[in-house]
Amino acid sequence: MAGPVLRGEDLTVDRGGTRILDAVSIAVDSDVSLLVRGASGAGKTTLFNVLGLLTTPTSGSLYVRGEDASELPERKRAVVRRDTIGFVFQDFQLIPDLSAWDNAALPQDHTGSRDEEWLQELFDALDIQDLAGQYPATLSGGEKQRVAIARALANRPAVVLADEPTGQLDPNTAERVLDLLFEVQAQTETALVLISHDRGLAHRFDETVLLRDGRLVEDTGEIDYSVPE
Ligand SMILES: Nc1ncnc2c1ncn2[C@@H]1O[C@H](COP(=O)(O)OP(=O)(O)OP(=O)(O)O)[C@@H](O)[C@H]1O
Repeated sequence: MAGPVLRGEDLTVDRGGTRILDAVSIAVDSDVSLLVRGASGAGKTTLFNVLGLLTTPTSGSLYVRGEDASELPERKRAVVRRDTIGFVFQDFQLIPDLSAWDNAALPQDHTGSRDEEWLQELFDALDIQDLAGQYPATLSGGEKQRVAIARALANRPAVVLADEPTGQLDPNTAERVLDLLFEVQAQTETALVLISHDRGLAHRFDETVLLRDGRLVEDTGEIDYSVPE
């Protein structure tokens, strides 16, 4: 694919008189894995919401596969979101009364047709094939996040946005979930943008950027400004 899947230009978000995101320009190329790291309060979730078309920036432009999505009405934004972006959240956000399979199929249901073969491939790749019929309450955190990753990839998005996807998992489970996320990302040739405060993840990504006080600054990897958890 020519050009970046997502490109933000001077993305700025003001809330309650405070500048939360300050002229952030960022490009996400197809197939690339990008870590956006930053301390608590740096604006990571705000940037995630803007890149995911969940929040409209106060100013600046967002291009999705070269098309300006900044001014689209909500209905059209929802379609671009559904067809282009897969989401993974720290708290999984699975629907309790749907099975793992039906949770993962939700984005497909929104398009009106299911691709069960693709879902099966994802469940196999994520090693959750035996959990398809189970409900979220019966799954461990790592299992829930793998179902959420399957859901994120259900519509073969151009990019997966993940906000602290391992934040609720113990270190071993977190490592396994990340391994699987990278594996399916490579298999499906999807760009991945992962947002985290965790400096230790940087070596796993093609690119890393650092968000500090709402601004993107050069990530030398050396400055330890992060707030201990
Ligand atoms: N609606 C709002 N009104 C006022 N301030 C806000 C609003 N939303 C976010 N903020 C502030 O903007 C800053 C950035 O918030 P954001 O949630 O993007 O940070 P973050 O880097 O994701 O932090 P964390 O890692 O703690 O989740 C924070 O100081 C937050 O309190």
